[in-house]
Amino acid sequence: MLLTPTEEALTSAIRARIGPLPEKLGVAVSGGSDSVALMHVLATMARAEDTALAVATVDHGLRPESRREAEFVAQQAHDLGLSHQTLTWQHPADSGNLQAEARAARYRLLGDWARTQGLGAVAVGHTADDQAETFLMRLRRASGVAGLCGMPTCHDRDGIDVLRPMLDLRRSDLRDYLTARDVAWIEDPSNLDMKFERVRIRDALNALEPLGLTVDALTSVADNMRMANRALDSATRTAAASVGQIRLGMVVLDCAGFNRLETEIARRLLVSALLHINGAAYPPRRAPVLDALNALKEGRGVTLQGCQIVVRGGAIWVGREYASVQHSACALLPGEGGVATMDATWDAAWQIKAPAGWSRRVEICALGAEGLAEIPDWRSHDAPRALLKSLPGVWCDGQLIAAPLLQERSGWTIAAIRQPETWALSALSH
Ligand SMILES: Nc1ncnc2c1ncn2[C@@H]1O[C@H](COP(=O)(O)OP(=O)(O)OP(=O)(O)O)[C@@H](O)[C@H]1O
Repeated sequence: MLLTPTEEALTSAIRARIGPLPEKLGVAVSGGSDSVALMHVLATMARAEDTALAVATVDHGLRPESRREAEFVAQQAHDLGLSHQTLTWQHPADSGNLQAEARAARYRLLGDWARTQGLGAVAVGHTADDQAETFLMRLRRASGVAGLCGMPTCHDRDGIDVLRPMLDLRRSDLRDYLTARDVAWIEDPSNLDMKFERVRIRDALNALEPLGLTVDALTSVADNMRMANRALDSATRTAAASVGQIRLGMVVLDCAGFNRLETEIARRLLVSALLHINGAAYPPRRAPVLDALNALKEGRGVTLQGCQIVVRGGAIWVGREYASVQHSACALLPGEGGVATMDATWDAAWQIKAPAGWSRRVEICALGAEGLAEIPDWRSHDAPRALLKSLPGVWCDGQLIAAPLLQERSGWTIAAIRQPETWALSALSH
């Protein structure tokens, strides 16, 4: 046991994790012992700190008792003088991953609720036991350092802070606390259903405790991992600043510097480049990223998580994947930073700014060496005109527009502005 189950002990463990309560706080209460205990302790703390505390229960509608359970929580919240709302989920037909979908829907509903109520954060009732179980589940999936950190105390989920104030507390302590106060809770039958991984892991954890693989031991490893993860994150940021830059909506990594990085830092840097470009919520798995690193070292391009990564002109270019434009000499990029797939060198770039009414910047980038040779005078101010004529087309807002047509339509005059490394074409309308 980490603490004795007095309210003071629980309060100080919570305060040590999250500090003072925000002005308006939500608490997600399923009716299980952990979140019921959290609601009771937070109610006392909120009174002392003048915090407005609101309670929500998500009715997933997956078990016949779920409505009654939400009413049970509502009654307890009412007795504590707290507002309560039941959020219902219209669940889809079972896709085989209903548990994961229910969890995602729960956070979405809680986020929407928090936003409409103007809450600064939503607290959930995860305990040290949950943390140890999560650690073992990630261990089973051979996770890396980031995965073995377990759940953070605070993280942003769709713009709402999710707080886990009870990660230092044991489930048994919380149950003792509730029992001592004669407060009831609901035993969810699915917490005993061995078809769920978490339940099997919980069972295994009970068997491991006598061998010294205790909740305390596992959560301290997770804490150590969190420290190591922070150090790796910081090293990755330093590496990004020294070998990376954003150019033409793409992430560009200097090959020489990138190849000198430790594999784990290079992996993290590539993952953060991918996430920057594709905006995905989750990183790709380790194995394909490590394969991509090997390919890039050999100068081969790869496609990963909707991004195209190419090695050109001593740099690794990470951009969105677009259908290839069939032209031997040039590559066209939409404003958001796509990479065309033809063979091109990436040491020259042109930009066209769209006139009013065009929602995005159009960019044309990277004439291949052969292409440049085809336009004899490409460094002169006339070259852009010749270039535009030679292009097969320009992408804008997902539409391929033939270059001559583009000129005709807009009546642009093209002015070339020389920059140290790139050429920019400003399309001056009319
Ligand atoms: N249906 C729900 N409605 C509101 N909050 C929920 C719901 N299910 C889970 N939560 C929140 O997420 C936390 C962790 O979820 P988990 O599934 O581990 O909890 P539980 O076993 O249902 O209940 P508890 O953690 O309260 O004992 C809960 O402590 C609670 O704060």
